[in-house]
Amino acid sequence: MAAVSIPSAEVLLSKRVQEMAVTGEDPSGPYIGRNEHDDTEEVSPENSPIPVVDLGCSLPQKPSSKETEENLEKLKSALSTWGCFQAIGHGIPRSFLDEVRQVGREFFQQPMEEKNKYAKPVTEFEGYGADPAPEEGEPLNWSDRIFLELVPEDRRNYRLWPQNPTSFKKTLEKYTEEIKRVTQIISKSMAKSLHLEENCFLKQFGERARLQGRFNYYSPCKRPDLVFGLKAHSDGSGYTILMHDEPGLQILKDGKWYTAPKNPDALLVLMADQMEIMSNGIFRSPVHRAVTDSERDRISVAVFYTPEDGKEIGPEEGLISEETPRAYKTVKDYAMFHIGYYQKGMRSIHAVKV
Ligand SMILES: O=C(O)CCC(=O)C(=O)O
Ligand SMILES: [Fe+2]
Repeated sequence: MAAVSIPSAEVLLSKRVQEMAVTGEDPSGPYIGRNEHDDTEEVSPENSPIPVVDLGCSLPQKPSSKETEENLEKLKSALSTWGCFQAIGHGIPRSFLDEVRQVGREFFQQPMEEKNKYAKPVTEFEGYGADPAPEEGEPLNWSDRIFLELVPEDRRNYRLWPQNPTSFKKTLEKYTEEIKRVTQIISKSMAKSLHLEENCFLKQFGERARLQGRFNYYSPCKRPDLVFGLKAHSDGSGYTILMHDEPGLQILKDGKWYTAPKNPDALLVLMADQMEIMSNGIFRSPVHRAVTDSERDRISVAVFYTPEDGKEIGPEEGLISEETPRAYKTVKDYAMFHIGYYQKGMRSIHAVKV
């Protein structure tokens, strides 16, 4: 009897998960990444204790007050325990966040023929499709995504930016401006929360710091117990600003997976490995993953904020002392290094510890 051959990851990745979901295919082969024996506790979004921090208290024009001090303390505590927080008071109206989520949804709702105008080769990163094939044995994600360079503007590849929906380009350009403004507030607030000079992180990120956008589309899956929408990882950026329209993101803390709530007004700010390095390990880069649902689809929009290419970054000098010695080496182009480890299902942060 001929053996049943499982298509290779490359073959599978040339087809979109959304197509498989529409035709009612069960996940198979390399998509099976979840183990039914994994009984790590999952905490539902209704009980989510992910801290909420009001960035409005840290706006540049606001004079320092007791309220600001308390808020900075809250920020530091959130980042050193959870490695993330739900940001409110960021100044982006909910109606505009809805618009960004909506153009993302409308893009994925279009026929394959339209979306494929922005398709990338399997091995590339930028464009519409799936991430490049991981190392053998690593699961594939039950999701499709479109990944686009946003800042510096001269890195934008507009040929890969959807022309439909027609408002996609304008909406994403405006969202990029808003996120750029928010990264200034967050980077300064984080520095102040550690009693450092407020521009120190911005200086490390550099003048040509990067913003990259990733719209993730999670199709429903008949067997959510067998797949991950996005397998467990930490991000290789400095930090990531994320929003979504349904629960599905889970953050690992103290051995439990906490599901982030829907919170349509909030931006979820997740520390990534390079902020863990710059903060000398005070801030945590949390492991997170996305799970799927048997009925519901989901959109998430992640913007990765990353130090400029070729720039050395490392722990802030002001955080190094005899009691708190340097914990990480100086690194350069860490995000690239991180991808290699991600493809093997490993964390790269351990490789840069002193
Ligand atoms: O969909 C999500 O909520 C998670 C996305 C994510 O972790 C990523 O794009 O790196
Ligand atoms: Fe992530």
